[in-house]
Amino acid sequence: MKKYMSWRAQAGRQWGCAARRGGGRGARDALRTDSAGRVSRHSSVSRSAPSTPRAAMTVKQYTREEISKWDTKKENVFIIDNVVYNVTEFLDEHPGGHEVLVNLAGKDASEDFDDVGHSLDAKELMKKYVVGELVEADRVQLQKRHVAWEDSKVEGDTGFTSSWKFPVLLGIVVTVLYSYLFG
Ligand code: HEM
Repeated sequence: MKKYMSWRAQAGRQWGCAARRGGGRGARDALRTDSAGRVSRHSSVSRSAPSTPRAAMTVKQYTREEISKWDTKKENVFIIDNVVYNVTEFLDEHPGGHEVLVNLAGKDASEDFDDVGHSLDAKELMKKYVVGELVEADRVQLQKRHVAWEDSKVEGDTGFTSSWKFPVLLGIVVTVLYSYLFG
């Protein structure tokens, strides 16, 4: 089903520092996904100084196969939108319950996660549990719906009704009609 997505991809959605669980530089780092679902970490310090080359750290990459073979009895790892999460320490705190997460261990939980309609707070919280991303070959394209909409919009822009000629012509017709009727 849907990818809201947005989330994030084209809007330059940012992820908090999570690969280094529990802190590190916290809010000063962000994991970012681009439209292809690639994740990179950028420092907010370099963001404020655009002339300085960004120090993008490499995020650990996993294959879908690795995730599916993970020892889920020890650790609860799953994928949401090409990003890999380890929620082992979150199981008992999850407001939606422990079981729903356990059942998704080793799987791609993107649709299940979206279907619940998690809040922005939940999406903020999940950054804490990021441990990596999928290798490029295993990623899915995010925001398909959005891209399709943009494509059709571009096509529409080349049409007569969306060009400047349409309102101008309409104005002329209305003016002529008005002066013919009331002039
Ligand atoms: C790192 C991943 C996740 C985080 C941080 C997270 C966090 C949360 C939070 C904070 C809530 C409370 C409601 C809200 O704020 O939206 C919630 C509710 C819930 N979550 Fe998750 N969640 C995660 C993954 C998942 C996944 C993969 C599923 C799979 C279906 C799921 C199912 C649910 C359900 C069923 C609820 C209860 C919704 C309700 O009572 O209306 N969650 N989650």
